[in-house]
Amino acid sequence: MVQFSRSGLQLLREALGRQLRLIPAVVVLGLASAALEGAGIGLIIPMLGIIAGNGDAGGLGGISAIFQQVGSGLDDGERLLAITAAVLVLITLKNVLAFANTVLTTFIYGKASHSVRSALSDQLLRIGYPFFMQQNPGRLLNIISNESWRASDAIQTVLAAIVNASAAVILLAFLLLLSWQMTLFVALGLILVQVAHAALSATLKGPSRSVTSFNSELAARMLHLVHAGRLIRVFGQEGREKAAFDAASDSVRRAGFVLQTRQGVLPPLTEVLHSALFLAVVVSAWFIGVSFPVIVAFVVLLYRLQPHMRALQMSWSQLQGWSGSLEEVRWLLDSSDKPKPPAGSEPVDGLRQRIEFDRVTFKYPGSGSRAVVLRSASFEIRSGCSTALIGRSGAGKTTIVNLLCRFVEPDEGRILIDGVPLDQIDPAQWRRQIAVASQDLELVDGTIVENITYGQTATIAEVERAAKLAEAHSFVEKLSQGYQTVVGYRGASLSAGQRQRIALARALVRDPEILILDEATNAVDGLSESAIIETLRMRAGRRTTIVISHHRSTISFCDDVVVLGSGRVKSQAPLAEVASLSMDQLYEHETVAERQI
Ligand SMILES: Nc1ncnc2c1ncn2[C@@H]1O[C@H](COP(=O)(O)OP(=O)(O)OP(=O)(O)O)[C@@H](O)[C@H]1O
Repeated sequence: MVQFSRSGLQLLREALGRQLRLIPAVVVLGLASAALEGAGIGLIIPMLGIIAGNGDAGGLGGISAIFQQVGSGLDDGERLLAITAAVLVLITLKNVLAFANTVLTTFIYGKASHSVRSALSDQLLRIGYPFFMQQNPGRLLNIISNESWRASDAIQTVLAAIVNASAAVILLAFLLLLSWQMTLFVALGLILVQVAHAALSATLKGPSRSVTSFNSELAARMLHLVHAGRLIRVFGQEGREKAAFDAASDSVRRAGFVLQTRQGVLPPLTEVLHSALFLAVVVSAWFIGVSFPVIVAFVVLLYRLQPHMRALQMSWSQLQGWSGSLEEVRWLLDSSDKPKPPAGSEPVDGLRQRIEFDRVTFKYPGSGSRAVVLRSASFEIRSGCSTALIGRSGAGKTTIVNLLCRFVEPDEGRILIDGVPLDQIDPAQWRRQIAVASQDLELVDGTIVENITYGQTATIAEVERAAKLAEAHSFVEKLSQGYQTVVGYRGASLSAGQRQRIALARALVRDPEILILDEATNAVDGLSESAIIETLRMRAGRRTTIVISHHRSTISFCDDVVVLGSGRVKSQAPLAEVASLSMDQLYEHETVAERQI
C-alpha cells in the first residue's frame, strides 16, 4: 500500500496536474447525485405508508419522520401521485448530474492520459543520450506502448473511485439518519469486508511486477523480430527465434494468469460478503423492531450503496494490480536517476578558429571494466579546413563525434570551441552549427523530400541542389514518384548506397558550419564517391569538415589528418606531409612528440 502510495499516487497527482482543480466539482456532482438518489429512496417511506393504508404512520423518528411528512396536507390518492412524480423528478435529476459527472471525469481522464503520454515523449526527448546506450529498448517500448495505457486506466479508476466514494458517503449518511444502530452494524461489516479485500489485494503487487517485467522481455523480442528479420533468415534461425519468442510470450501468459486469477477471486468474494452483510442487516432490523417502511427504505439504500462499495474495493484491487505498470511509468518519468541533458548558455555562431580537444579522457558510462576509449587525447580541428579522423576499428573515432555533438561528456579534459569550453555553450545552438551524415543515422518513414529537409525549411530547388551535390539527384529522378517517393521504414525501399546519399543530402541542405561525415559514403560506388569528394573539396576554406573513413580515397581531399590508436592520438599532421603513406601505414604513423606523451 505504501509502495503504491509513493510511486502510483505521485504519478497520478502529476498526471492530473491542472485538472486537480476539477476534482472538487467531481466530488460535488457525486455527492449531489447521491443525495438526490437518497431523497428519492427516502420518499419510499410515505409511499409504502399510503399503500399499506398507514399514511400517517406515527412512531417514526429522525429523517424517516421528515419523509413521512411529505405531502401530508393532500388526500392519499393525490399524495401518492405527487410523491411518485417527485421520485421521478429526483431520479431524472440524479441521472442528469451523473451524466454531467461522466462527461467531466471523461474530460479529466483524457487530459490526464494525454499528459502522461506527453510527459513520456518529453522525457525521452530530454534525457541525456547515454540513457539510450544503457537501456533495454524492449523495456522502453513496453512502457510507452503498454504500461502508459495502464497508467491511463489507473487515472480513470481513481476518478471512478472518487465518484463512488462521494455516493457512498451520502448513502451512508442517509442510512445513518434512518437508523444509527443498523448503520453501525453495516459500517462494521463493511470494514471487515474491506480488511479481507485489502489483504488479498496486497498479494497482487508481486504478480503485477512479474507481468511488467515479462512484458518488457516480450517487447524486446518483438523488436528483435522486426529489426533482425534479414539476419534471422540468412542464418536460418527462424525455429530458434520462434521458440524464444513463444517462451517470452508464454511467460507473459503465465504471469498474467496468476495476476488475473488472484484478481478474479475478489469480485465473487466481495459479492458473497456483501450479500451476507445485506441479509444480516435485514434480519437484525427485524429483531430490533425497526418499522417495515424504514426497513424497506434502509434495504433499498443499502442495495444502492453496495455497487458503490464494491466498485471502490475493485478500484483498490485494480490499482494494486497495476502497481508494476505505474512504477515503470514513474521510473521513466523520474529524472533524478537519469543522465542530464547537456547544459550551457554561452551563445555560439559559427566556428572562427578551431575546435580543440585538450587532454580529453573518456569511458562510456556503464561499460564496466572495458578499457578507457580516449586517454588524454589532444588535437585540433581548424576552422574552414577538412580534417580526417582515422584509426583502426574501435579506435574511438565515432566517440569523438559523440563528444562533439555532446551525446556524451568527457570524464577529464576539455573541448574548446574558439577557446570557449564546449560544456558552457548552449547545446541547441551548438548542434545547429553541425550536420552529421553517418551510416548509423536512420532515414525516417516519409518521402525523400521529407528526409532531406527533416525539420529544415528548404525550397524544392535547395533540396534538388543538395541531392545533386550528394550524387542522389540522378537516381531520385528515375524513381516513379521522384522526390515524393516514400522510402519506407528506415529507408527500407532504398539500397544502402542510395540511403547514404539521401543522408548526405540531408546534411548538405543545411549548409552547416561543421559537416561531419562518419563512414558516410562507404556504400557508395567509386564514381559517385569521387563526385561527392569534389563537392566536399569545394566547401574547403568556407566551412569545416570532419571525415571519418577507412578509405584512403575518401580522405584524399582533407587538409589535416588525426590518427587515433589505443585510446591516444598517435599523430596529427597536414595530410600533404603523409601523402605517400598507405592507410595501413597511416594507422601506425606516430609522431615523435605524440609518442613521448
Ligand atoms: N555505447 C557504448 N557503450 C560502451 N562502449 C562503447 C559504446 N560505443 C562504443 N563503445 C566502445 O568504444 C570504443 C570506440 O568505439 P568507436 O565507435 O568510437 O570506434 P570507431 O573508431 O568509430 O570504430 P569503427 O571504425 O569500427 O567505427 C570501442 O571499443 C567500443 O567497443
